[in-house]
Amino acid sequence: MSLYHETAALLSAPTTHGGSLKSRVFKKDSGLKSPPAQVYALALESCKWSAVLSEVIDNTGLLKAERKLTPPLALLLTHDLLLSKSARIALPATHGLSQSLARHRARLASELTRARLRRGHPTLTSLRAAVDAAAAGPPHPRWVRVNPLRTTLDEQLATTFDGWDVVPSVADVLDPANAGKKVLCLDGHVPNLVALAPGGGGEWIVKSKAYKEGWVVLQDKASCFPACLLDPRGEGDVVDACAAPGNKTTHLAGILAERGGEGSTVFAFEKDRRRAEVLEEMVRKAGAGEGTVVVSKGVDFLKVDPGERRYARVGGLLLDPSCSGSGIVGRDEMPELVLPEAVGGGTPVVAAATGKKRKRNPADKEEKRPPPPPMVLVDDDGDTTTLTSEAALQERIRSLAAFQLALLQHAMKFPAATRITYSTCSVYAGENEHVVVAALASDVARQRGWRILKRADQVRGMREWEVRGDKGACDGDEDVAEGCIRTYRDDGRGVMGFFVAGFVRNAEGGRDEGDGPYLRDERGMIVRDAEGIPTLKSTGKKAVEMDESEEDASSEEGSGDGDDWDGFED
Ligand SMILES: C[S@@+](CC[C@H](N)C(=O)[O-])C[C@H]1O[C@@H](n2cnc3c(N)ncnc32)[C@H](O)[C@@H]1O
Repeated sequence: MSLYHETAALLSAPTTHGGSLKSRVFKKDSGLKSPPAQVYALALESCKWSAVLSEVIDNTGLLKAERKLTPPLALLLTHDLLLSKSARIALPATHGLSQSLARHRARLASELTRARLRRGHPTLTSLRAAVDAAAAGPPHPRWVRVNPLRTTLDEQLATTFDGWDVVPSVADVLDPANAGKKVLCLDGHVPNLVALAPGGGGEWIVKSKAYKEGWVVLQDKASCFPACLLDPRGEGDVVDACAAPGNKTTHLAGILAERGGEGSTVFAFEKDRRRAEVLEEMVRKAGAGEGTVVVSKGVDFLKVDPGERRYARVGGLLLDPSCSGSGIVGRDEMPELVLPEAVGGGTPVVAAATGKKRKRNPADKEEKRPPPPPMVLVDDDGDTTTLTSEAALQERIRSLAAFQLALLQHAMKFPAATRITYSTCSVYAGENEHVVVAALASDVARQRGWRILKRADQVRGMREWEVRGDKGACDGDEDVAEGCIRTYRDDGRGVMGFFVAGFVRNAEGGRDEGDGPYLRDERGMIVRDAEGIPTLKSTGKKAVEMDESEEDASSEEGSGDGDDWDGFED
């Protein structure tokens, strides 16, 4: 079968089976004879152009004249003839398909010109840009986290981003006038985070030395929230329970390094051995030196004994478990496809990439039905689950939520823990607020005094993020809903769909009494003099001047039942 027949078959397959276009093409048993990369590029580009090309094909009457062509085949061949770099069909000129199109070349080209002018584009380049922009969806900045284990924000602004325009907000970064330009803004919620304009600069960073050397990490803003909310201050050890590929592990290690938490260890668990190798590589690249991050490869966090001696200093746990991945940007299943009309007339209709020939006929009841819900769930581990009904989707969410709740309850058992964050990149309340509410009501939470980390007690950036949890999904509890942080993709804030909530116990609000004897600035960093000597909270003087009795008193602050993580001060 030719490249065109194989690609046409792919676009004609039902959308409810097989996952995204990428997974359909690149899966091991795809059965493709043509190079998968070529099939993928042809399918994707043809889908992007399908609305324009269907109009062109219909107006030339190509399908009426060439009865052997099907609508998907006509679309793919016309794409290559008019829009590919070589402006030719990748078949010998004597091939039947080539000849079918060659007979109509002049007419197709002039119909493309008409379609372009109808859309108000003076050149094909301008139409291309519009088609690409429409396919990409609302613009999304490239988020770049500067890695304090390797460098500083100031250093990166002076080197990697030297000469870039610094604009005040994400809205400015996303301004179409800035697309492709070297424009950035410093984030106001997450320290060391920078948003780059999509296109040019955002693409360039992927190939930059800064990225290759681990000076910067490419991480969506929302995905930075859990480590920020956990807000480790170097008083004890930290667990990342579901760590691969390691964005949050390295973020935690970076925060600790900045705050003088050299004595703290990040215990990173990853159940999947293959993913754990990626985690190890990321940790190495980020410069989280040996001893700072301890990776437990192929270890199920649920099987880790919280009572084990080496976890006695664990004060905080970050839980970012597997979820439905429904909030991730760019996870759409199949691109939208508009097919030309099959012989028999009518106008093109919009469909998912089913490749089915459908007419816009008022009598056709199917036309009036809403499109089916996406039934292929690609979770954030990259696993695909095909769902055949809404009930199957609900069942999948229930099963993920049961695992997520078990993980949270397990984390609550660590003896010295006073702080936990729970996050997902799911948009479903079933994996988010409902899990939080169930965890708070659990026996372990009640016995050990776990509460929601209230908004007022959150670190400044997280407190100031205005999008909060759904009160209805929190059984009407305002404190819990306000404690939950949500992000939505495509709401203009330039982030993916995400959810995070924090849990604390002991001191009301958790931190004031629990962060050790030293004075800290608003970023949680210990205030030190020029010689690096910390300042005492109790006296406002240098720590070296502290006498024994003061030291004892301050290390007991807020220690309540002895489970707090103070006393582990560096
Ligand atoms: C959402 S991803 C974590 C992403 C990661 N936190 C980051 O920011 O790079 C979830 C990970 O948890 C792992 N996982 C799932 N269940 C686990 C368990 N019981 N114990 C440890 N790891 C688990 C999965 O293999 C997957 O790599």
